[in-house]
Parts: sequence; C-alpha cells; structure tokens
Amino acid sequence: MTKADSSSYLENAFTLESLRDSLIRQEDSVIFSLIERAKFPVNSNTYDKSYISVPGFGGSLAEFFVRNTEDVHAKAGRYKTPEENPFFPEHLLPPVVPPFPYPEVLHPASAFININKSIWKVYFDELLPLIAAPGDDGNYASTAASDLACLQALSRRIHYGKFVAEVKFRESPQDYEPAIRSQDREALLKLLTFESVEEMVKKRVAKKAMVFGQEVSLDTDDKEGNYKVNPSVVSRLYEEWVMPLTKIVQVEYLLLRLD
Ligand SMILES: C=C(O[C@@H]1C=C(C(=O)O)C=C[C@H]1O)C(=O)O
Repeated sequence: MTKADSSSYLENAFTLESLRDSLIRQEDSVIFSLIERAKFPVNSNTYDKSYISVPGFGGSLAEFFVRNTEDVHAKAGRYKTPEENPFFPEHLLPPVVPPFPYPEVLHPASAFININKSIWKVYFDELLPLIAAPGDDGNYASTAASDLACLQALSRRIHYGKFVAEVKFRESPQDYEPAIRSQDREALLKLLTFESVEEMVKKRVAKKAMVFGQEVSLDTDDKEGNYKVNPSVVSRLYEEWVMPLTKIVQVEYLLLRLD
C-alpha cells in the first residue's frame, strides 16, 4: 500500500463510530484471551523470581517470556504500527522488515505514551487472582504465553485511546483547546467521558462473557451459569481498569496535542 492509499483508507476509517466499532471488536479478543488464561490455575511459579535462573536476568518466567517474545515481535515489525505498544520498550531490537507507510494520524509525541507498566501491575495483582483458580498444574510456559495474549489484547485496547482522543479533538477542537492550553486534566476527563457509552460497554462485555464462555453441549439440558470466566468479573475489569486506563491515555494524549 502506498502512503496515498493508506491515507485515503484512513479518511474513511477514522471516525468516532469506526473507532468505537474497533473497540467493540477488541472486546472479543480481550474476553477470549481471558477465557484461555482461565484454563490454567494460578501457577504461581510462573511469577516467582526465584523459580528460574538465567544469568544476568533477575525476573520471573512471565517476564522472561514477555521480553523474549517481544524481541521476536519487534524484529517482525510489530511495534512500528502506532496501534501496538511494547511492555519493555527499553530493549527492543530493530525490525528486519521494510518500513510500512502507516498514516500519520497521531501527534508524533504520542509515541512516548505507554502505560503498559500500569497494565502489567493491574493484570498480575488485581485481575489474575479473579480469573485463575488456585492451584498448580506445572504448565508454566503455556501459562506465561496466555498471560502475554491477555496483556497484549488489553494494551492494544487501552492505548487505542490515543486514536479516540485524536478524533474527539478533531471533531471539536474549540471545546478541547482551552483545557489543553491550561493543561487541565480534570476538564479534559470531563469532556471526553460519555457515561452512556460506558454503561453499554459494561453490559455488553458481561453478555459476551456469558455467550463466549458458556458450556456448549448437544444435550438439551445445557448447564446455565457455568461460565469459563465470570461475566461480572469481566464487567468489573472494564469498569475499574480498562475504561479508566483508556481515559488516562486519552488525557495524556490531549495534554500534548498542541505541542
Ligand atoms: C473510548 C471512549 O472514551 C471514553 C472511554 C470509554 C471506554 O474506554 O470504553 C467509553 C466512553 C468514554 O467515556 C469513547 O468515547 O468511546
């Protein structure tokens, strides 16, 4: 695709409605990744720094897995698209692929907005104990792989806030500019918040968790209420962490939008 092709594609794709559609589609990825992680018990050795010994590396198996996988992804060009943000940006290797002419829709400084450290903490400290049953089945590498899938789906969704903020700004710069000039976080947060949209998101993700996570059998007496991930946990995940973190990304983006 040439730069001209990708820009005209963007003209059509870049509306608040189309970005919200993408966020809705990304809910599927987030929920499926949680369902996959819930197949395994907590498997705490995955997170215990003393469980592995790698010379020169003091982290857990989960961290080892994420860092090394990100190396491969970076070489394949994953972090060149503005939609992807690495968890360990400090150590990335250069891509082996030629550059792609991604349309430059975001303010260039937004490349430095990366809240993956907060996402990492929320995921391991708050969310994981709610979705994985206590226990240990020894499948630590598969556990780390499914953690990474969850982290990537959450990170992509949350950092999508950069695009949402850009389109909100473009739709009514006159509303946002005064708050940006005075660097007023509270005012920006108020401007970009749509409570009715958030209510729908909470209800929809709970419903998706019910539909995607139900036991499907050919018997007529399907067991209801036996979900692979608790729908109210998914709703809470969105209410307490995903949407607030997406709004933090939006505020951070808007704060530098006029730089
Ligand atoms: C992402 C948006 O901005 C805010 C954050 C939302 C979210 O993270 O889902 C939903 C509504 C808004 O309060 C949006 O308006 O769609």
